[in-house]
Amino acid sequence: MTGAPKNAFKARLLAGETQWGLWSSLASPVAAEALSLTGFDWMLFDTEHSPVEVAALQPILQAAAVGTAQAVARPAWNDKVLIKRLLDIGVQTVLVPFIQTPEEAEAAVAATRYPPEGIRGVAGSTRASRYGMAAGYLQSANEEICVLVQIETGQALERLEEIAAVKGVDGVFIGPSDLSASMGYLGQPGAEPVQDAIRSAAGRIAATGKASGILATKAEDALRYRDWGYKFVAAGVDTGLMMGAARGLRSQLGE
Ligand SMILES: O=C(O)C(=O)C[C@H](O)[C@@H](O)CO
Repeated sequence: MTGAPKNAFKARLLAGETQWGLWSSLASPVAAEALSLTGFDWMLFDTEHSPVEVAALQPILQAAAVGTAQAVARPAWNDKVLIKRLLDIGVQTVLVPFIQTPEEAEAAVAATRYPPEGIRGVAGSTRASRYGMAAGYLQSANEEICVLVQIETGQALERLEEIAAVKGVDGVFIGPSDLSASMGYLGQPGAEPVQDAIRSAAGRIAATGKASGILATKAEDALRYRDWGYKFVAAGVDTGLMMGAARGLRSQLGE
């Protein structure tokens, strides 16, 4: 085994392919394993708004490795320690929340790179290096890392081009829930001004040469975002899918 594992999500992103994703908040190895088999290109494992810490994420990643979906993980914050710990358990693609400035994007990238490109701490035997079995991992790790930065406020949108231009940023992801809250439409990501901003962001991100991503909660929204140019679209959230199915079943049963 030589070098860092190839990051298929990053390769497809750089090739300009559209990739369908699934957002996972269930924090469960069983759910991760099962959902990874359903044909999605990527799955986002959330540690910002899910009750899961790094130790519990590793078995989730191991379970998800059986399927087609490439793992993406969101640290709870743009924090170099949290990012380092995700990378050590084998995450190669990070979605970093709440990036407001190019400087914050630079810090996120630096946290993912070994020196001299960045400040990632070096560990000998981790899941990332196949427990030391991947010869040359340290030398090749940086190039297989994919950094997605999340823009989720009006303030960040104003600086979108500067943030996207940061070296090492591979994709820019719009967070519709927080963006709508920041624009004065809390709980209304479908509000017209929010949708207008989301639509124009797709074109602005494309013009920078970086890939754009977004989260939808139903197929209709996911397809519209794809048509607007978004390249990595999470089409739903596992908790929402489960609750929707359970509530639908219960309502069919009547009183
Ligand atoms: O702003 C957003 O949208 C997000 O960041 C996603 C949210 O955290 C949430 O909807 C995930 O379940």
